[in-house]
Amino acid sequence: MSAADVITSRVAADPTRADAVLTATNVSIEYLVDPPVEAVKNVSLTLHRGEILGLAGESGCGKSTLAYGLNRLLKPPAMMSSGEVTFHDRDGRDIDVVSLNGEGLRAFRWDKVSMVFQGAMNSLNPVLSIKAQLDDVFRTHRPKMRKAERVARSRELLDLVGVDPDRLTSFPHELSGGMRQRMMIAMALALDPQVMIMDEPTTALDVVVQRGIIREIMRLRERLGFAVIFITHDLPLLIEISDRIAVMLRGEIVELGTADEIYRDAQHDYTKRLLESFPSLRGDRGDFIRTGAMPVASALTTSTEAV
Ligand SMILES: Nc1ncnc2c1ncn2[C@@H]1O[C@H](COP(=O)(O)OP(=O)(O)OP(=O)(O)O)[C@@H](O)[C@H]1O
Repeated sequence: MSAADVITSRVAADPTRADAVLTATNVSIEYLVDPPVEAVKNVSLTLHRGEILGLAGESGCGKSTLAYGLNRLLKPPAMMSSGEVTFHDRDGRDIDVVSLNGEGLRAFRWDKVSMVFQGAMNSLNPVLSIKAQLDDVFRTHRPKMRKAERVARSRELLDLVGVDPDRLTSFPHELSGGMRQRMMIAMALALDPQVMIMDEPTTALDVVVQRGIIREIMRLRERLGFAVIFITHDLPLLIEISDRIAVMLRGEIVELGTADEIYRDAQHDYTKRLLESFPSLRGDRGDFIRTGAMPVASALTTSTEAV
């Protein structure tokens, strides 16, 4: 990616210029256990088209619960006790996510907003080939697609995520952890979603593989224009890749700003403490992933097939 591309992408993702794709207003989520846990408290945020919004905060602060709530994936005992979530479709329609059910909800998930979660690579079906699993997504959501189109699109998706399309006929156990996670990203991309929620998508992988995959996600975002909510406790990574970062503490968003604001001028004490807890936070953000300036170890992963 050239420096010009980086500048263009930052302008495109500038929240003051871009339209909203997902808006959450006063969302509260509880776990109805004894005593009840208020996991998300009165959270409001707007995700803009094409932007990467990082969600940071220590373990247990409510990041995953919020993400599941935004995509209507909460299961009992979790319950959204109040709030609104609106998806602003690219065709101009607003979808009230909270009131979706049945067919409407099924069509919304994966199609409009898809999710890649921690350890997702282990949720591939072990007895089906990658081809069969991708085919399943298309047959369910795009019933009019012909077989040849489904295969062509599946090959294209593998290529997009940096995996040799000939791997389509592989079974999950024949693939490395990194490749399986790339397959999950391919599946999440299959229906051309406008938002991808990524909950610790690379945490289970080693650092070099993580870097390769994150860079791939950044490239895909540039190319396909989806917005990302990227959840991780890895604040240095978020500073590098995000347009804006929301910091969560005990279920609340306590600070929200551009990555530069968070890095250079954090306001909330908790954000400052979080920054201080990463001694590795040095130098200009974005050197590595945004500009493609790669340390030698990471460069190795792009010279061969994805690991
Ligand atoms: N099934 C459950 N029943 C009761 N409480 C739960 C349940 N799942 C999560 N919680 C509680 O909700 C709060 C938020 O949890 P959540 O998993 O959303 O946090 P998180 O920030 O994503 O943490 P992590 O980074 O460890 O995944 C925590 O206090 C957690 O203990």
